Amino acid sequence: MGLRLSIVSLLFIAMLIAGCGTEPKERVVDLADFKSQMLGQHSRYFQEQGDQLSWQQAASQFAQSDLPYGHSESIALGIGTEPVWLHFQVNNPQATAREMRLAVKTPWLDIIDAYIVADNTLIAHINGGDYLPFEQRPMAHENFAFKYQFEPGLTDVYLRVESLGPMAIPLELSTVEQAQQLDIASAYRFGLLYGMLLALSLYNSLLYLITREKEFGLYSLYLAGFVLNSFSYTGQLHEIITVDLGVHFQDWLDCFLMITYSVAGLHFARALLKTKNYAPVLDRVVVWTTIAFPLGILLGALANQLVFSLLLGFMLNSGFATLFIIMGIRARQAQVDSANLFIVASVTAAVCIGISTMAVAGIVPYNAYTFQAIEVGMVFEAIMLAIVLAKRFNLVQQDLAVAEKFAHTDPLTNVNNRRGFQQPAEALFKAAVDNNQDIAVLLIDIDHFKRINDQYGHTVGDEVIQMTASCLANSTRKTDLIARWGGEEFIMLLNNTSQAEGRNFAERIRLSLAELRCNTPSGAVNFTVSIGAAGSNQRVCAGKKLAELSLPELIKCADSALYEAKKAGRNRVVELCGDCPFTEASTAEK
Ligand SMILES: Nc1nc2c(ncn2[C@@H]2O[C@H](COP(=O)(O)OP(=O)(O)OP(=O)(O)O)[C@@H](O)[C@H]2O)c(=O)[nH]1
Repeated sequence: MGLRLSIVSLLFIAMLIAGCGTEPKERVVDLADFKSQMLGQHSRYFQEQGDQLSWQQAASQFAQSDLPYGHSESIALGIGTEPVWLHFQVNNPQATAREMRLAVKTPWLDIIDAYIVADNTLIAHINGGDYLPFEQRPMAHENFAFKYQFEPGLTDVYLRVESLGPMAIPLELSTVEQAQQLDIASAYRFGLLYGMLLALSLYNSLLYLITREKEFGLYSLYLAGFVLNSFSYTGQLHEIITVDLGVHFQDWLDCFLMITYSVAGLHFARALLKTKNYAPVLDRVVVWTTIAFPLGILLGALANQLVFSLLLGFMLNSGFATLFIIMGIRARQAQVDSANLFIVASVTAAVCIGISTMAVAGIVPYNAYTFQAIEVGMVFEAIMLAIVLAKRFNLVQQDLAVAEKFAHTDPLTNVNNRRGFQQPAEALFKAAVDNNQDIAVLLIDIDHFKRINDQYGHTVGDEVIQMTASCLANSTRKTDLIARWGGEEFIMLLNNTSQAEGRNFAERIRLSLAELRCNTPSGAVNFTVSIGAAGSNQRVCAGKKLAELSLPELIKCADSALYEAKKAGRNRVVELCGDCPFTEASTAEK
């Protein structure tokens, strides 16, 4: 299983690398036969130094110097960078204007200015970015996007992007129809990935409410935190929470949501793998990581140092992925169940998170695959961890079933113990009263058992107890109940049986037990039992109607009868008679 999953992970990573594009032959974007294109490799760029430039100053800088083109689908320069200017050209070879949509496919960029220029004349200036309230943006879209009619011939587009967050600028130019199709496809993809994560989160929160097992609660928080973080940084959350809470509110929201899921995830892993039991130092490192980083980020927030806090956030996220793997390896060494599955899940997720983080930071090429790697990785991990949780739950259930069995069964004889007897006996007694039937109780005690122990040893004593239990169990009907009442004492509850029938039955088992021989090195050992019998005749017992009597009272009567049997010399059945004088039913001598 582990190997197969590793192969799938490797294939997925290979797919991501294959997704990184090659250089285009033509840098000018040609609208002939055009549907949609990412413009990273069609755009030149530079970072603004000093005062803010006008579009003309930027245009002359592009004209004068040999500035580089982007080397992947998106220009990505990391966090805390200066404002960036981009320039690309669009050629419309047709005789009529064509309407296109330009979109920047990340929502967190603060201020974006697009200048459309033809023949060195500014035709349009479109302004947007997440500093603008949603309704003031150029078009109702989660990202900066606008439609524009490109006239025949060459058009220059200049873009100025300013952001404190990660400077990744995935520009996409599409025909309006293609843009709609891309939006629909993206909505389906989004719905599928996040639907799965949300469903798992919801399901596990319900499991937590029912079972109160904290693993389920933390797992649910972990998934919900991830979904909220993604909703925030892909822009969905920004549509719900508008930006009028302040210019950098979205950036800070991204930053805090980013660490929420790391913190919940680490505590989930601690609880799931029970790290504290075998790796206390690692456990403390994890706990302190989840305290120190959020505190640092909070201090950054108080001092309004977004770049500092974002850096801490990125560090915690990469540290979180690494800690997950280390915890998995330690769990494997400590032979924790499902540690292998946990490692496969966390390694795959870590690789995917790393790819997305590096794509945004500009370290690996930014494209649709590298940008969305984190989501695919998370869904994969979420499914794997759900399997681990289900397996864990199953094991707990099995343990509970075993514990339940031992709580009710005597391990020496395999018959009920007192606890196992109590509840079904009460039910049987109540049924007898309700159905107007007689019921009888026998208490059976091995005679001079101490002597057997003393003379032959406890092992022989145990064997005698076991022989007695199997003989009693073999003599009863399915509807009767038998239990080990104490050391060498047994109880039987005989369903639909009068005291007289019970007494006869007791006599039969007394004789059968007396026939048994327990083989020991010093010869065969035989033993006898005394039995106290109590029950109802015609639904009347000890002068009372059965309905007015309780089971403990009936057992007490049998116990008194047993006492009488012992007093009268043992190896006999004594039955309850009248209001509680006792009648000896039989003795060995008879
Ligand atoms: N081998 C063995 N001995 C047990 C077990 N449970 C209780 N005993 C012993 O059973 C003995 C019971 O002794 P007593 O209560 O004096 O009863 P007795 O010797 O059978 O005498 P009477 O009941 O009066 O005939 C004690 O010595 C206990 O230690 C057990 O599971 N295995």
